Amino acid sequence: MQVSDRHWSDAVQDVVKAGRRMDQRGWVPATAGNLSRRLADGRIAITRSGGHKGFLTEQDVIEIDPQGRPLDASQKSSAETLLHTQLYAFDPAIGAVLHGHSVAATVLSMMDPAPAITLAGYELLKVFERQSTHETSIDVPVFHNDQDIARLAGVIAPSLGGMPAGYVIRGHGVYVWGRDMAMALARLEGLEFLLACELERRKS
Ligand SMILES: CSC[C@@H](O)[C@@H](O)C(=O)COP(=O)(O)O
Ligand SMILES: [Zn+2]
Repeated sequence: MQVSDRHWSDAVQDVVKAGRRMDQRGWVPATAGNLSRRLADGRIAITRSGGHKGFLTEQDVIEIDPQGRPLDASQKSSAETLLHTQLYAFDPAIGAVLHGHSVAATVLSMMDPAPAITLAGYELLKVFERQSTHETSIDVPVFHNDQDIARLAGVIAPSLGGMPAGYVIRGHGVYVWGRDMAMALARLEGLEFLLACELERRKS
């Protein structure tokens, strides 16, 4: 990054602010979660591995290439970098990717062994692309957790085309994306709200 690179600084600020927002909502406990933003020129700003995502500084956001290699080899990007670069490679329109560990995503995905969480009848489904009514349903795929991220990415890959609301990793958290950070945050907020509703509904 060049010192006076405004586009880079804007991307870093997007990541720092989104981390704070996710922390305020309780979605990035301890050192959980990771966030990234792709610039128009293709550079990717992503969180450094470890550290609290609610207290990010500019130095905690580092540059990687589309293959996920840090520009500065001495820096370690998120352990789940590949899940971000996989999405960017899949769809050139994606400009931001968010990953959080909410209670709702964690508990719901462990309560039910089904390969997807079905969200139906909710007004807020309209936050997702191509949804114009509550009279619909969306399947949020649930993938088994795996510490081998390359293997996990391989399992996720065939489903990438059909996930309007993102996906859940069982007992772990959600991945959500959007054309920019505002859109990714709106979708994350929508999905988390619906997962929380679904958890309440299934408990009662
Ligand atoms: C606190 S354990 C969470 C990690 O294993 C991982 O899932 C995570 O979300 C954060 O990893 P990170 O390498 O900081 O991006
Ligand atoms: Zn995680």
